[in-house]
Amino acid sequence: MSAEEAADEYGFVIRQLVKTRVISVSEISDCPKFDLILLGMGPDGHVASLFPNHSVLDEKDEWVTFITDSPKPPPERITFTLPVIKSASNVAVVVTGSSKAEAIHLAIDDVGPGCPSLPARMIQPTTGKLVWFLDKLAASKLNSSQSSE
Ligand SMILES: O=C(O)[C@H](O)[C@@H](O)[C@H](O)[C@H](O)COP(=O)(O)O
Repeated sequence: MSAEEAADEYGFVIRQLVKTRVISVSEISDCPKFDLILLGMGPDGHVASLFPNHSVLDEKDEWVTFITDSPKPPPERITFTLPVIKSASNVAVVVTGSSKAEAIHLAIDDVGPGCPSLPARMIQPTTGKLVWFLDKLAASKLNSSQSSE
């Protein structure tokens, strides 16, 4: 099965679950409104299979989409799109290790207009809640002590 077929199939399943009201719908975005989306983050700041500077970040119509040119193997992947992640009631991101510290700084700190396109920075839920779970190394480049242990 190709990545495109897999994304179509998964998108169909999600639509069925929305139709049968197993998953509710966001009144704002018309996207499925998951209770919780749990994410990791790569050292490049990617979340799900939403990679920095990739056109997949602009996908506004589909709930599930695919890429065939991931910079990190495997090249073919399916992913929830940004509007779906932003529509969740809760988004939790679990990040550990020093290799992620710079991306965490760029994703969370007030870094000015320099890095707004980092995927990990773009997942702020529209009405829901975003919680970062970081270990000390991942949090080591944060500007201020806005974290709780
Ligand atoms: O896209 C991938 O290929 C990765 O599997 C990736 O998305 C992973 O979730 C993060 O890199 C965080 O992974 P860790 O939390 O295990 O470091």
